[in-house]
Amino acid sequence: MNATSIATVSLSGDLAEKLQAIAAAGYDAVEVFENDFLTFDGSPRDVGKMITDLGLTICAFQPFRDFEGMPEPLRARTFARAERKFAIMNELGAELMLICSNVSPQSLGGIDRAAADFRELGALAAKYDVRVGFEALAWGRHVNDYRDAWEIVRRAGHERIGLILDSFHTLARHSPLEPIASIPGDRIFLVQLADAPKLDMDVLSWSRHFRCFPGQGDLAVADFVKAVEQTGYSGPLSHEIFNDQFRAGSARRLATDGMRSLIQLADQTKPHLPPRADILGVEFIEFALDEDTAHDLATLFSALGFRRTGTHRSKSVTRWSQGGINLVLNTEKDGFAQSHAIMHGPGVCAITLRVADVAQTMARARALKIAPFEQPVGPGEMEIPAIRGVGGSLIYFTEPKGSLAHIWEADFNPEAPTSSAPALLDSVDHISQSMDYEEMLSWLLFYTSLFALERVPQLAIADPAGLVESRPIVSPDGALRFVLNGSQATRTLSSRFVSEHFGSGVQHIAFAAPDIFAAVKAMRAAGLSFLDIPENYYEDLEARHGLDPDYIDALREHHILYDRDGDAEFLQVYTHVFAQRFFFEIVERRGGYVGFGAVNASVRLAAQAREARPVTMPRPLRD
Ligand SMILES: O=C(O)c1ccc(O)c(O)c1
Ligand SMILES: [Mg+2]
Repeated sequence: MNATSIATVSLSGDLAEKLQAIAAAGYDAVEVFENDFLTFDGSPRDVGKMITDLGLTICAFQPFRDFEGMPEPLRARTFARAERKFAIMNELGAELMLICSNVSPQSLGGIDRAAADFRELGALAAKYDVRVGFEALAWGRHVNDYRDAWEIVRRAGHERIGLILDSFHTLARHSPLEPIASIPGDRIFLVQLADAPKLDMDVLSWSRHFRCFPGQGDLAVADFVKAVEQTGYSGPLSHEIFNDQFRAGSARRLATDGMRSLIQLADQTKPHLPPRADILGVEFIEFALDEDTAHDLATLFSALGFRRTGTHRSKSVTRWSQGGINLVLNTEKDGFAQSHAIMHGPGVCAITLRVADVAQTMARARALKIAPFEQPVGPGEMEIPAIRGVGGSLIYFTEPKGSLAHIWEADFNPEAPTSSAPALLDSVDHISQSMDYEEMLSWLLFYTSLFALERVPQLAIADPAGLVESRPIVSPDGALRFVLNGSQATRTLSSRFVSEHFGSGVQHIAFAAPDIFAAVKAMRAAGLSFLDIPENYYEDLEARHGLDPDYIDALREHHILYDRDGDAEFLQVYTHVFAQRFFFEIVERRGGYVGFGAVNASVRLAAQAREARPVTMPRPLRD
């Protein structure tokens, strides 16, 4: 097992805060970024001591820029600068300097010139008992491919001079991975890891702003690590992440994400953990709220076609069902649900997922440093294993075998349904959660490292008050989909959800209807009304898709939004927002439609924004 490390540049805070977060997350080592050191008010010895006191080692001091290929007199000055840094490294207790390839317009090319510079630097490094690693930046002026950097290191022929590999520079340039395997492992002094989303932009800006932890982006980092393993390299694997969200986020959370990413990566290259859990379905969704609000929500459930099917044996908790959907209303006066309601207002406090093997899922969660949640259970009640999810909510697990297949019988007195009408809705199609924009990559990693969920490309959706980023993650067979939403604009629906309700959580739940027109009709007959959609939308729909005017009339009449992708069709309708907190969506997928009606999202957000604000008519300006 390689030692684990992270570059201080990856996290927010001052050097002390960064190091504490890194140690708390369980890393073995750090790369000290020179800027974090320069801006810190403490001597090199103090910094070195702070690092060792935290149980960490320094695996690199970096970056040293614009070294190789300089013409005189710059060359002499560059060597003098390097010597100064070697002296500081001695004080710090850093043994490896990272030199990234020269970007200076004054630098000269030529592999032998660069090799000669490094050979001479090797002799100087020996005087200070330090080593130097050379890394090809993807935008280096003369050296921008690891194969050239390796050729320079090889020709330098000095034991103090070695190679540094960085997954980002290698994968961003599509350099082949096979040649890595023929580099001797002991000539590689450090391996840096970063992922990134696929973006069509210049590689420098991409690297400086959009790197992320492996598993959060689209690069083949696991293949890169497999190639490195073939060399016999036994040094640290070190995260080096330049990312605007990371710089703004919580250092503790991000350091934990980093460890989770490394654990998942090790499992990808050499599987040893229980596999990612397949989500078989949603067992139930639990709402925590006070009694008055619960009464209103129960009325809404009834209008949506749900029937009360059980009451908890000992708690103030009821079960509502239809098709394969179970909702739970919890109005207990103490316990987890109550504290959730106090903290966040009425809303979803827990989601229960059916998985094939709960023990294995919990074991994988523990291995990934996902905290289990335990609370006292009443006598004779079932203990349902749980973990902490988004915004302090819970994710419980049930399974189709053993006692966890019988939670309803164990904890609930069944109630005979009052109606035998056929179900209007048959399953949970997706669950949409809003969160701080900075947290989106954290929860993406959380979900996709624990569950067999796949990422769908992120979309930017226009809310009247700004852009909302929306990231779906879906199970391959469509059994469940999550949508993570976050916005940097403070007044979008998504941001206000987070700021006005003290944190992230479920903003909406979409149910699948076998026949959306029949469902909406029955719900309206039961007194429910749906979000108003402007006439302009239906006009455009007609123009865009050439739909039959009668069909458009039916969509308009039922407030249904429409999308088409090839032969696949999607129909969706929204309830009004409940208690200013959450809402429901009803969808019908036809012909294998896989999206979420993204083209309709801004229409929906504008309609919700209109409903959320008192109507004001424009007034003439006065002079
Ligand atoms: O963006 C940079 O300059 C930079 C510096 C040091 C590195 O190791 C790196 O990968 C990039
Ligand atoms: Mg690097």
